[in-house]
Amino acid sequence: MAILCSSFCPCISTHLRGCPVFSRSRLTRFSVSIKAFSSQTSASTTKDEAPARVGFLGLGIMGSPMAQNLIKAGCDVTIWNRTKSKCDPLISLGAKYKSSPEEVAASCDVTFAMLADPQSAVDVACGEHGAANGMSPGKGYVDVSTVDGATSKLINGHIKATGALFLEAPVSGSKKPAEDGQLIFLTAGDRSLYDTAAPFLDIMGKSKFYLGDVGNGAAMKLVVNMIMGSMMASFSEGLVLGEKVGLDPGVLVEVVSQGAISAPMFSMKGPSMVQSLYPTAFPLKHQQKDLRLALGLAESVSQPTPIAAAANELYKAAKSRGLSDQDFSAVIEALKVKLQHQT
Ligand SMILES: NC(=O)C1=CN([C@@H]2O[C@H](COP(=O)(O)OP(=O)(O)OC[C@H]3O[C@@H](n4cnc5c(N)ncnc54)[C@H](OP(=O)(O)O)[C@@H]3O)[C@@H](O)[C@H]2O)C=CC1
Ligand SMILES: O=CCCC(=O)O
Repeated sequence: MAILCSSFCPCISTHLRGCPVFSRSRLTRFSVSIKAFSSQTSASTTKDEAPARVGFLGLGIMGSPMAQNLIKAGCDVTIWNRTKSKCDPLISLGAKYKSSPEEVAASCDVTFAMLADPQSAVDVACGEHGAANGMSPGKGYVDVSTVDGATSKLINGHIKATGALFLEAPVSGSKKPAEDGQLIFLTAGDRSLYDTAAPFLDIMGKSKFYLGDVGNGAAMKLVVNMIMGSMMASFSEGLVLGEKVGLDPGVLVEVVSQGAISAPMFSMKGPSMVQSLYPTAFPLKHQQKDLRLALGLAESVSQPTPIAAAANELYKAAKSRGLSDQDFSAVIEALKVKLQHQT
């Protein structure tokens, strides 16, 4: 598996109005390297080179700030979202709007998609008026949604059949890193599209990994989120048990944050969890989706994952308690309910 990590390039981060470093003629020449991009300056852009046109489909918690960062960097951005009203703030910032994924893809050089789950990613890419209908040779489709490898390969097939290029690029990092342009991209697919899309990934993220064939990015993302979901379930158990035996949960969070098991996630989410507050950054329904997909991945290679399987049951219980749209840290509520039944 080929792995490449390229960290944030200050040259690329220079947010120049009109994005002169990302010219359309360069985008359609899919052999451009990261080095070539990063060494270009606005002075090297000739008059006949129009700015690259970037599409963005799916403007939820993650897609909106990601697209916003592209607009603020001066890119020529065209957007679409199923619920049109979510486009309005970005249109105010200068984005163009098209009424279908197909129209966005037809009018853009590179189109990004940030959809909820496998079904919506397939619908938007391959459905009626989906992006694939607007793709053609010289264009690229970058799916940054979290899906399983089979879904990613299905979308890859539809996009490649048009002569366009495909890259899967799910992200690590949540709402705040998306707002701050600090995401981590886990990419796989057409290497030349990776090179072409790199300047845009560098606007939205702090690092990027190229992992080889389509499916490897999805697998990396699912393994990472499987670990995360289990960690949050375990942390929740500790908080609930600690409180039940009379420990101050605030002190417990502090002790955890100073020791070997400290993690930014515990320090960031712990204080609000102690107050039973779950402001949504990563919706619980998406964490359960990722555990479900990770368990499918494990099943496909007969790998036992008993801890993730137990965690998944807890997230399912939380969903059935109406917590789907709360932050995934609300999984702790499923444990509180269980304890009440036991006493
Ligand atoms: N939130 C987070 O911290 C992170 C999330 N992710 C992943 O990124 C993806 C997006 O997450 P997030 O932004 O949080 O999710 P949201 O639920 O906020 O947004 C989901 C997006 O998908 C769209 N959508 C849902 N169903 C359909 C459909 N059937 N057809 C067309 N569009 C649809 C929604 O449109 P509409 O507005 O109309 O509902 C919305 O634009 C998910 O795969 C998630 O797992 C990855 C890293 C972090
Ligand atoms: O998929 C969501 C990941 C959230 C995070 O990495 O903080």
